[in-house]
Amino acid sequence: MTKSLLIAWQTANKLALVIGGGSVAYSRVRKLLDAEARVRVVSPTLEKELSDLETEIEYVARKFVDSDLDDEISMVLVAIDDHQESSRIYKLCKERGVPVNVADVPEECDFYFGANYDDGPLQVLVSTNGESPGMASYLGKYIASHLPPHVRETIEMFGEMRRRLRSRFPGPEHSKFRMRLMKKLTQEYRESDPSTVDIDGVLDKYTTESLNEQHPTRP
Ligand SMILES: C[C@@]1(CC(=O)O)c2cc3[nH]c(cc4nc(cc5[nH]c(cc(n2)[C@H]1CCC(=O)O)[C@@](C)(CC(=O)O)[C@@H]5CCC(=O)O)C(CC(=O)O)=C4CCC(=O)O)c(CCC(=O)O)c3CC(=O)O
Ligand SMILES: NC(=O)C1=CN([C@@H]2O[C@H](COP(=O)(O)OP(=O)(O)OC[C@H]3O[C@@H](n4cnc5c(N)ncnc54)[C@H](O)[C@@H]3O)[C@@H](O)[C@H]2O)C=CC1
Repeated sequence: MTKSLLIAWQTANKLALVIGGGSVAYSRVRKLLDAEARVRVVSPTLEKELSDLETEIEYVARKFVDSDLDDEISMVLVAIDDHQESSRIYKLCKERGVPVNVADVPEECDFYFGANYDDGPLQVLVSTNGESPGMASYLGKYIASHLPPHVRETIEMFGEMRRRLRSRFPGPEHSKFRMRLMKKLTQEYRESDPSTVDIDGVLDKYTTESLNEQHPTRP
């Protein structure tokens, strides 16, 4: 088992090529659309759930051909029931330096999918790095049911607080101050009910306190 680097890949408006039209392809397409990617599906057949998404994807109704890799493609996801062809596509992607995931061959994946939980800006991914996808699925649900209350609203509240702080103290010269303050405020309010937090009131109080700490007035 080799570890992965877990990073949050920004796929909005980037073109992803999905090869295959079965249930595995469908689960890939759903995740890609959620991440606002442009999705092109190449497959002679589409299962029902995927054909229901036809208005949201570009569908090419045939088998994969090598020239499908000619466009500027940010990633290729292979989900077909033909192992030899999967491996051949994998090698083509490697020649062209395109990141690729081959659903049925872990050794031929530049990246793995994981079990995801999403709630607004919060995204959780669980990976067992190919060891037990079934356990990844179970743990994703387990973690989702053990998150703190109103976590989404709390994250959104801090997002708003950061934006307002930034508009009060814009520019890189205030970066250290903003970071110090947000660190303190996150610790202070992360377990509060976000609907009771008056963002501007909090900023008024803490910015005054912090500025006084920085430049203490003489007695
Ligand atoms: C390597 C990887 C490559 C990749 O797909 O990126 C891969 C490979 C393979 N999976 C297989 C089987 C199953 N996959 C699932 C489910 C999921 N598989 C996912 C990811 C991954 N699967 C990557 C590693 C992720 C990791 O380890 O953390 C999830 C997490 C995400 C997703 O697919 O989007 C999604 C759950 C999503 C959710 O529920 O939230 C289930 C359970 C189920 O269907 O309920 C089973 C049956 C139970 C079992 O085997 O555990 C087989 C066939 C093995 C055989 O032939 O016996 C292979 C090929 C092989 O291993 O050779
Ligand atoms: N990573 C994972 O989590 C899992 C991976 N798998 C593997 O993923 C693969 C796909 O699984 P399913 O979606 O259930 O398969 P499926 O058999 O339902 O669908 C295969 C699809 O690929 C299309 N196809 C076949 N050859 C093609 C080609 N040359 N070019 C374009 N499209 C082609 C078919 O028309 C069909 O739409 C299988 O190899 C399976 O072993 C299966 C379960 C879980």
